Order: sequence, then C-alpha cells, then structure tokens
Amino acid sequence: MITMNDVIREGHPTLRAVAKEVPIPLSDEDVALGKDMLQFLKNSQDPELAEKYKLRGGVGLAAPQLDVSKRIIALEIPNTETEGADPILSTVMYNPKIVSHSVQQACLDEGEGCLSVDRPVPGYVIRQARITVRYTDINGDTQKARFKNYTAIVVQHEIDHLNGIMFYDHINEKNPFFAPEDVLILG
Ligand SMILES: CNC(=O)c1cccc(C)c1Nc1nc(N2CCN(c3ccccc3Cl)CC2)nc(N2CSC[C@H]2C(=O)NC)n1
Repeated sequence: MITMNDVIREGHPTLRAVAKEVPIPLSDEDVALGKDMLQFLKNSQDPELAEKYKLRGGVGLAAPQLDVSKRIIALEIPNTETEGADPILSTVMYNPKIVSHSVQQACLDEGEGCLSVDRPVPGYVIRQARITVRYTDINGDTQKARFKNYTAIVVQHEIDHLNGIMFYDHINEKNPFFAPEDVLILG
C-alpha cells in the first residue's frame, strides 16, 4: 500500500519535471499504480486508517508525487453533505488534458494544501472555475468530462503536478490574498 513514505516532498526534482504520457493500451503496471493511488486517497480519508498509517488527508494525487514521472492522476472527492453518500468524483485519469475552460476564475477561500508540501502556504490559488478534461480511464476508454468549483480546482491542482507546477506558483507574491473582483472565492 502507498503511505506518506512514498510521497516525495518539495525540493525533489521530479516535482518540477514534465511527466511523460503513458502508452495506450494501458500496461498492467499503470493500471495497478492507478488503483493503488485511488486506494491511498480513500485510506487517507478514513479516520482509523489515516491514524494507523499516519496518512495526510488528500482528495487528489499525481504519480510524480510518488517519484513516478508519468501522466496519471487519481481523484477521490467525498460528498461531505450527506454521510455515507457516494463520492462526488472517484476516478483515475491517464493522460488528462484540459481541452477548454471558462473565462471565469475561482479559488478556495482557505487556500490549497499539498501532500508534497509540509508547510502552510497561505494565499489565493487562482484557477479556472470550469474545465473540460479529456482523458483515458482505468478501463482504457476515452472520457470527456466537465468539472466546476471545488472539483475543477482539485483536478487542475493534480494536472499541474504533471507539468512540474506547484500550487504556490499561482499565488500573487506581493499580495497573496489578491483576487480580481470577478473571481469566485469558494468557501
Ligand atoms: C492551506 N489551507 C488548506 O489546506 C485548507 C484549509 C481548510 C480547508 C481547505 C479546503 C483547505 N485547502 C485544501 N484542503 C484539502 N483537503 C481538505 C481536507 N481533506 C480531508 C482531510 C482529512 C480527511 C478527509 C479529507 Cl477529505 C483533504 C482535502 N485539499 C486541498 N487540496 C488543494 S487541491 C488538492 C487538494 C488536496 O488533496 N490536498 C492535499 N486543499
């Protein structure tokens, strides 16, 4: 199972590399890695397992964070509204590509955290509010999906990792909490 020991931290060069596309059809190895990444996220959100294995809670993970420079991301976004409800998004994306996005921008009111960053970096991370992503799913099928708000933010954070971009690269240095007036600030 993947634990925090497998997660590389800022300063490791792989976090700044551009990851390679994975061959389609997917290899057994890449399918297994995707499954392990998704399981890590589920484990990280389980209070008992997170405590037992000292896992930091996450809703997204990119293969480069495991020192695997491949274009693979996993997303496990729970439905925090209703206890026990199905997750909002639970998927592995191979070779994800943002094919279009809104002019409207958005950010999380509380800023962003990252499993590869062991320190708080306050500030608004301005992203696109809505995106359309094309990717290959774990069954090898091509998907095209639209995301908005929190889910769109998380997907962009993970795709950034495939291009060597860290969330704080987007924070306004002079005024970290600067947000142009029409940016959606998501609570
Ligand atoms: C500095 N302020 C903050 O971190 C921050 C502070 C407050 C609110 C938010 C909303 C913040 N921001 C933020 N909170 C999260 N989580 C909230 C806790 N949660 C979680 C934790 C434990 C169990 C189950 C779960 Cl569900 C896991 C997810 N995740 C991300 N990001 C940025 S996009 C990728 C995603 C990620 O997975 N990061 C590891 N940002």
